Amino acid sequence: MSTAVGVDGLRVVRGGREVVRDVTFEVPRGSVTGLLGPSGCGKTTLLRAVVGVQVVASGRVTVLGRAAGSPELRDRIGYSTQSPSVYADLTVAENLRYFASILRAPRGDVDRVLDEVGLKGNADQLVTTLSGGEKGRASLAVALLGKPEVIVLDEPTVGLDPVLREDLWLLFHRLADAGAALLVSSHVMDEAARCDRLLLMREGALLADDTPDALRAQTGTQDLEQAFLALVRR
Ligand SMILES: Nc1ncnc2c1ncn2[C@@H]1O[C@H](COP(=O)(O)OP(=O)(O)OP(=O)(O)O)[C@@H](O)[C@H]1O
Repeated sequence: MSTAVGVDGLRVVRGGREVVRDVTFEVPRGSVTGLLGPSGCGKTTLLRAVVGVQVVASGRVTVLGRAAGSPELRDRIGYSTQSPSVYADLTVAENLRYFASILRAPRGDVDRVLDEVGLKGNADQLVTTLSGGEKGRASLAVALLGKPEVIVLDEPTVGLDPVLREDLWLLFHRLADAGAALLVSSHVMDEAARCDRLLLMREGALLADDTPDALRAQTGTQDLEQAFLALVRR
């Protein structure tokens, strides 16, 4: 499997504090890599560095062979932030048509992504009237426009019911099966088992970078939450 994202010796300082500490990992194409860790451990900061919107103190981040943030990557990488980034005074479809034109995505893409995130029935609804979970999915739909090769999702399943969460994880794996590299953050350990690979983070550093099975075997536990705790105790 070839590498889509390479992070090497990354350090980020925010508010005078080192919040990402010498982090090195790779994200392969065609798979879902989960970034798991407690609130405030640095997940969002790390994702921001991958999409190239974070000032870094040192280290290197490469996406599809180019430095993170290179203009050529703009329509090859999809990023959904933790707080919805869609216009409240436009409908869902208007938002998507607007972003599709910026990304030069094909027209049919709007219907495709609406279907993928399960918002077909809300296409003509103003974003301001959507529920929190629906807003999040509208934001996710924007990130999927134009079939990006690298998809970075910051806590995409927060606030969703179990059925929708299941649907989204199935979608993530379909996108990976079609060749995309997905990097998905979550602080809910029960989502860890759904990932092909896991990056476990704590206090700015990576505790582990492995498959769920390997982590269970390595820590002698069946439960990934227990595996995480075992790694912390070491
Ligand atoms: N603009 C900022 N200025 C100073 N410190 C910041 C800034 N943004 C984030 N931090 C700090 O950096 C650390 C990492 O934050 P980050 O948002 O990356 O964590 P996270 O793991 O994504 O958390 P959560 O799961 O709660 O979203 C936190 O301690 C946070 O307080």
